[in-house]
Order: sequence, then structure tokens, then C-alpha cells
Amino acid sequence: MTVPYKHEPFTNFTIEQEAAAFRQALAYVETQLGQVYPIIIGGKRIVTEEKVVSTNPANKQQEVGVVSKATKALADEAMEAALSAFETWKRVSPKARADVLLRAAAMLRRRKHEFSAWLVKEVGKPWKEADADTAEAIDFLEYYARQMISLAEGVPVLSRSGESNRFFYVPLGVGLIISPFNFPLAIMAGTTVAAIVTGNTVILRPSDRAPIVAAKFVELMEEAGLPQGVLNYLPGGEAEVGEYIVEHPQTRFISFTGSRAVGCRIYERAAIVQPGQKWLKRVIAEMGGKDAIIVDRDADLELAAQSIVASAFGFSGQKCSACSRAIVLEDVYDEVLSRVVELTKQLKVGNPQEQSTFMGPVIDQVSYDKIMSYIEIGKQEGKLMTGGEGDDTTGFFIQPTVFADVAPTARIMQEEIFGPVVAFTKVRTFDEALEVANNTDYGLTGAVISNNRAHLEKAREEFHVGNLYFNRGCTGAIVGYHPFGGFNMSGTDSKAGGPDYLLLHMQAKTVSEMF
Ligand SMILES: NC(=O)c1ccc[n+]([C@@H]2O[C@H](COP(=O)([O-])OP(=O)(O)OC[C@H]3O[C@@H](n4cnc5c(N)ncnc54)[C@H](O)[C@@H]3O)[C@@H](O)[C@H]2O)c1
Ligand SMILES: N[C@@H](CCC=O)C(=O)O
Repeated sequence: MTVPYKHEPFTNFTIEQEAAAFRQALAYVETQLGQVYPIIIGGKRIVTEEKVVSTNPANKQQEVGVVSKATKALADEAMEAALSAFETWKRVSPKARADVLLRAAAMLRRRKHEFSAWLVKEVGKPWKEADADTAEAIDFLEYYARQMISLAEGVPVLSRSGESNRFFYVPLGVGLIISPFNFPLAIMAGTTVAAIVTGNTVILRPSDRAPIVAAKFVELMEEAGLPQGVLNYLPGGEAEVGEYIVEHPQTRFISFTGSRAVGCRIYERAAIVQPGQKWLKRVIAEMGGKDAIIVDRDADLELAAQSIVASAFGFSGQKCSACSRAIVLEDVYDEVLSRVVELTKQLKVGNPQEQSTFMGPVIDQVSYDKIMSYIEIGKQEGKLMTGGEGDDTTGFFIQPTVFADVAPTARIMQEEIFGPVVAFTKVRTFDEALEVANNTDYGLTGAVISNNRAHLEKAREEFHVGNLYFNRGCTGAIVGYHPFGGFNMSGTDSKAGGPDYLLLHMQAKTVSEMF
């Protein structure tokens, strides 16, 4: 028997012992930088000529590590390895598969600060954000392991006299996992182990902007006892190799997390039935957001301001759940806006290695340039209240930026910026607030800060997002507590860390026997 699932607590860094342990982990990781990590196919280590260098976004001169770049030929090899491992892995009992995850969770918990320190280095997460990312990865391992155990026997169905009917789940086959840079441990690990614990084998394509954390996780899964070929690590080669596997006739499913543009392209490519293909590929796509916080006239305005700031600027706004729109009732608009500006000015932007840093860099030059260009657009579309500056001399630092008086149809109110930028818009009524909130192509997260029960109930029905929060911010979903995933162009309506997530990786079989 396993103990019931409970989410991993966050580290309290105000305890000096914890802070010291984290500093020690950072110092250790510093000694490990710059190493070369091979591709792993069927347990075999392969180093290719062409490489991808992962650098620290807070200090672009610093190499975090180097990975080999995949090729189409290696993609074929990975497919063969995964297909061959599938023949044995699918027959391993669900309980034994779950045990590998539980062991990995225990090992990751013991090395929690070390993994978080890699996140600080590779993607510039400040301490608390890195700690939450690692905690979430542990949660996915623990939660999906238990869920698989409970699904092992299938679900009871009715039988008539003289008949015995059974309904149970079988794995799909080889899955392609494509993960984003922004939760390079939690999302990469969660999507990978959901596919594995359900009996599938996978080819993992981590983001080229965070391949080292993924390499460390793959090593950990091997140490936890995962058989060779079940998890094949194939970094590098971005679109070309990724699309090649998407289109491969033996790919059975694709679990993608990333931007809308790439998700839509994958969805489209996967729909084409290739010669020799025997199934329709399943695509799980978790995509972008344009998330809003509504502030009602009867609301705790300090809570509103704190929620907007934390949700807009946590990890430099590089969360699909980030608050990029504040929709505020006119009666309280000025007060909320001025408090948000005041709080924003107090945020410390700097090297995420420092404990006191609230906001580190954005991920790379491409992101930096894109966000800065949106800031220029914002200057035309609204009133710049604070921020607006960037500095990319050492790393990719952008000041947290607030725009006021932006029209709901403005580009910065419609397009995902994925950076530390929030736009305020003023509305007259709560109904208008809901209309503005729903007026994007996305539908991922949203929050309402209100003391008005009728308004909250109305939002419960009409605010069309996958994750709706009342009287709190719109980021920070916890596995098993806030199943996560969005509507419309935010994805395929799946819910990571939710009770039905594993079913997306299996097919149900009915067996009926007559006596
Ligand atoms: N809904 C969610 O749960 C969720 C979670 C995290 C991030 N996101 C979204 O992800 C985006 C940020 O992450 P990102 O910048 O890494 O996204 P991205 O779309 O640029 O990349 C995601 C992954 O796709 C790969 N890729 C890129 N082009 C490809 C192609 N043509 N074929 C196959 N693979 C390809 C990348 O290498 C990367 O591994 C944001 O839009 C954010 O909202 C969504
Ligand atoms: N699950 C995370 C967001 C993941 C996307 O970037 C949250 O709830 O904030």
C-alpha cells in the first residue's frame, strides 16, 4: 500500500539551514557546468558531431552544458528502440511501472535542491520558482504512480446472466514527448512519466533551451530502474527532427507542450495518415494563454494588486498561466493600478542565484527581442506606468512593465507576449469584464477578485477558461488539486495532474465472455 498522495511542500528559505543547503547545491552545480551529454537510445550513449550549447540566460557567457544534436537517422533508431522496448514494457504490471515512478520521486526528493539549482542556471529561475518546479515534478511522479495503480484493473461495467464483461485500459505504443523551456523539469517529467507509467515507450524531445535538466532527469529515471529503450532522450535538431517524428508512421501519439503556433503545426502534421500507418495519431497539446485577472468593485484591493503582480511577473511572466491582462472595474481602477505600480517598483530584478531576487532574466535573445518589441507596441497602445526598459549586455533582463488604459482589442491584450508585461483595461460593469476576459482566442487561466457572491457564480459559469481561480492569482496550479489545461487555442482540453489525464495515453478494451 502506498500512502495517500499529498503535494510536495515548498522549501521555506527563511530557515537558514534550508537557504544554506540551497547555496551549497548551487555551488555544487557550478562545478558541474559545461559537460557534454549524449543522446540516449535504447540505453546506448551517442555523441554526434553537431552540438547544442545550453547557456545561462542570466550570464550568456556561461555554458551550462552541451548536448548532441539529433538527426533523422537517429530519430529512426530511437523509434526502433522504443518499438522494441514497447513489446516488453507494455507487459510489465502497472504496479511495477508505478513503482519505478515512486522510486524516482524519492530519489528526486533527496536531490531536490540540486535539480532546482540546475533550473536556476539553465533557465534563470529564482530560488522559489525553481523549488516549485522541482516540487511539481515530484508531484507528477507521485500522483501518476497512484493513478495508474487505481486504473490497473480497469473500470467495472455491467454483465448479464451467463456473461462476464470486462473493461480495461491498454497502452497505445510509442509516444513523442515535446516539452517547453519554461517548466523544463516539471512539464518535461510530467508528460514523460504519464506516457511511461501507462505502458507506452517514448522519445523525449526537450526544449533546445533547456536540454540539460532533461538529461539529468533521464539519468535519474534510469537509476530508478526504468528499462532501456522505454525513455529515449533525443535533444537538438528542433523543428526538422521534431516534425520528422511527428510524421513518422509508427508514432502513435504526441504529447506536446509549447506555443500555439508550434502546437497547431504539430496537430496539422499529425493528422496526415502516412503510408503504412495503421492508426489515427492522438495529439495532446497544451498551448499558450492570454490570461486575465478581473477586479470587481467590491473586492479586497490589496489582494487584487498582490495577485496581479505575483501572477504577471513570477518567472518574468514566462508562464502560460501568467496574468497579462488586468480587467478592473472603473470605480477601483485607479487605486488598483497605482498599488500595482507601487508593488512592481519594489520588485528586485537580477541574478536568480541571489536569494533576494524576485525576477531573473528571460530565456534568450529571441525572447528578449520579441518582448522588447511588444513593449514598443504597448507604448503606442497604452500608457507606460513603470518598466519598459531592458538590458541584454550580460543576460536577458527586462524590467517588469505595466501599461494602463489599453483597449481590449489592442495587440498587447490579444497576443501572448510571454514576458513581464501586464496591460490594464477599465470596464464599467462586471458583465463587461467577463466579455473582455473571454475576448481572446485562448482560454487557459483566469482569476476574479471579488466579494460579490453573485458575480463569482456568474464567472463560474461564464468565464471560459480551463483553470479559474477566485480571490487568488492565476498561476501556481498544484498537481492533483488544480488539474491544469485550457480551452480554445490553449490546447486540446486535457488536464495535466488531473484524474483523467492518464486515460489520454491509453485505449480502452472491452472483453465479453459467454459462459
Ligand atoms: N498550456 C500549458 O500547459 C503550457 C505550459 C507551458 C508552456 N506553455 C506554452 O509554451 C510556450 C513557451 O514555451 P516554448 O517557447 O518552449 O514553446 P515552443 O513552441 O517554442 O517550443 C516548444 C517545444 O517544441 C519544439 N518545437 C519547436 N518547433 C517545432 C516543430 N516544428 N516541430 C516539433 N517540435 C518543435 C521546441 O524545441 C520545444 O521543445 C508558451 O506559448 C506557453 O504558453 C503552455
Ligand atoms: N502550471 C503552471 C503553468 C504552466 C505553464 O507555463 C501554473 O499553474 O502556473
